[in-house]
Amino acid sequence: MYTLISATPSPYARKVRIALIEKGIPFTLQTEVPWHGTTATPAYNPLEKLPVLVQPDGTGIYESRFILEWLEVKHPTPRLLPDDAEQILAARQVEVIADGVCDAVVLLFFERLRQEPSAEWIARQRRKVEGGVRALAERAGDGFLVGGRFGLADIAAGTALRYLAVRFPEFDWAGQYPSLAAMSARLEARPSFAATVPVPQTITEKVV
Ligand SMILES: N[C@@H](CCC(=O)N[C@@H](CS(=O)(=O)O)C(=O)NCC(=O)O)C(=O)O
Repeated sequence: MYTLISATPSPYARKVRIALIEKGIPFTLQTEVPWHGTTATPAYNPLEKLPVLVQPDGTGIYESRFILEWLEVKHPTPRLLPDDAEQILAARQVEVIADGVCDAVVLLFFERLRQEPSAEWIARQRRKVEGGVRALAERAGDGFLVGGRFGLADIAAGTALRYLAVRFPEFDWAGQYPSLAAMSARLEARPSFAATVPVPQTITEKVV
């Protein structure tokens, strides 16, 4: 059986958890604080990040986008990518935007932990979050994001949006983009989303 090394707030790990549940793949969840010295990530990932999908033989698959690609190859049904090549590219573009929003939120979060946070750096990350959410809003309609069925784009966009509530609650994206808020609510109603709602974690070791 697979083991997924995860963290309670992680949007990247949530993408993988949702994909595993949607595909009906059993797995053991190993929840960690990747910022603590006790994390297992270095044993599987030279980049020392989670999520890591640990195979029964102990091999670690890492980087959420690659884990999702790997799952699509190893467990192709139900398919989480569109059938059409252009639509696959569109879904991956959404994942790039969604992951980029999460990346900026992580940088924002840790900048705020510094003794003297840089206002310029925070402003730069906020712009990236706001720009990325705007790009998602431009794609949101009254159904799934790409190809008329649930898939990678919805997983990536949905996890990024819900992550904002955990780490960047002052950004009222739902009020600014009602279509995006409605899409998020539809996705969060899915059992795979309901089973993986992100919550903050307490980091007790000095990180920055
Ligand atoms: N691009 C990576 C990002 C993963 C990532 O940043 N993980 C964080 C945890 S979380 O932000 O997702 O909660 C981590 O392990 N950070 C530890 C470190 O960067 O040393 C992915 O998509 O998997």
